[in-house]
Amino acid sequence: MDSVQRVGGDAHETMKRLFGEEVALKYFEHLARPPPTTARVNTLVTTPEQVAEELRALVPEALKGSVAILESLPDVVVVQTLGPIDRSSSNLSKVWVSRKCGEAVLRGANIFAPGVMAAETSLAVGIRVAVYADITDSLTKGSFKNEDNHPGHYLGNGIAKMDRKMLFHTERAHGIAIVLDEAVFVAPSLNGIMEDKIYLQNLPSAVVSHVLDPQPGEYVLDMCASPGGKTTHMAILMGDKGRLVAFDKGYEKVKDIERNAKRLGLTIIQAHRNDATKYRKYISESGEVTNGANPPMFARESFDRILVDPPCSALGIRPRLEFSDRLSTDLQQKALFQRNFLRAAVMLLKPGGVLVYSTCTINPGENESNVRYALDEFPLKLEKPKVRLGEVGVEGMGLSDEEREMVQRFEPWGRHDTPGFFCARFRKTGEYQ
Ligand SMILES: C[S@@+](CC[C@H](N)C(=O)[O-])C[C@H]1O[C@@H](n2cnc3c(N)ncnc32)[C@H](O)[C@@H]1O
Repeated sequence: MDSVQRVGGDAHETMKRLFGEEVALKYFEHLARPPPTTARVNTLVTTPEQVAEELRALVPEALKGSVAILESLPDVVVVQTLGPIDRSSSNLSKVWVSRKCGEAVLRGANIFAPGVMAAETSLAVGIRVAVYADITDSLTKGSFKNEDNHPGHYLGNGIAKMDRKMLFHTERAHGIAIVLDEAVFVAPSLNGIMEDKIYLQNLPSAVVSHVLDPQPGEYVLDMCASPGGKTTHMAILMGDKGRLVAFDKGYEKVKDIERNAKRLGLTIIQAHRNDATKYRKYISESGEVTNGANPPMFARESFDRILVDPPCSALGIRPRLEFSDRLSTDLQQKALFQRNFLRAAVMLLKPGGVLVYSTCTINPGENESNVRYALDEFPLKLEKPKVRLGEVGVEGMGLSDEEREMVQRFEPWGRHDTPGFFCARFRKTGEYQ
């Protein structure tokens, strides 16, 4: 179809140059495909069996048989995604939704009025339409697109519930705009359901807290915590006993952590707005002084376990319908920036404590290379994780074969059909001043 644009645009060439043709091809083949939906269970209030049963009752008929507890990670319930299903969009009136809306639709969301950007003049209530995501993010709300040549990513066909007037000339139009009954990918829409019982989390992210393995009663830090996916998981693994400190940079980000902790009924999480890289501002030489301090102060070498899940190039995220053309400079900058979090973590971690480093990218510079950096720079050694679902680390980035086997790497084309991800577990072997 001539109006379908290849997701990634010019970034194909950059990816080839950076990672080689084979990786670039596999990468873009999987980028716009949604992985299976995974729900992590709040085992403090329910069981995976109960969640699986409730989900079977909620998901579309075609997906019921695929709901299962993951054998390799028993606090995760998985619902498979069907697709791509061959649909024909010929002769249908076209509608364009925003790129973000398109990505949500690939994960099973409905199409609501605010997400619709443009539609042909033929749009009327009740007609069948073909829906495209505007991967260029260039359409202005309410545009007419009769020329049939605006590039888009095809999402499927559906029935229009609103016309142009209802969509574009009604202040704050809301509600379902199109029922996508012939989606290219069929995924369950689980947002907002079973709120106290599940947290929607990609499979590799649900592995991370098991790798950290925090114990009840311990003193644990999550340095880049918002919206709190891994923090809430840690609190659950700790039986909601102990102290769990969570940092993030923005005010709203901290509110998100608090909201998620509250909805899951967790009480041990103390979230702070804090730039984790500026450790001189929040590490107290005289001991811990958190009460009333702004920013709060923490004692050097005091935490039993620390997670560093820093901002990264996010090359692992899927489905994804856009790509930054600043890719190559971003990759280098991110890798260097992440080292600041590692340094701060080593200063805060007890000798003998556990540090886990994770990213949602496939970029070896932010993954294996930063592990090498950490091993060379700090008193740290790699450890075999208790839970291992990923593959070994890549060659040629400074890790020995034995070290590559201790880290885990998830690739979007890997056997678990997950987003791309990386995770390594270290033990601190001595003091660090
Ligand atoms: C990969 S996300 C964390 C996801 C989170 N761990 C989870 O599982 O829900 C990275 C986070 O780092 C935060 N961040 C960025 N710079 C930071 C800084 N200097 N200090 C603390 N947090 C920072 C971002 O706001 C973002 O929420």
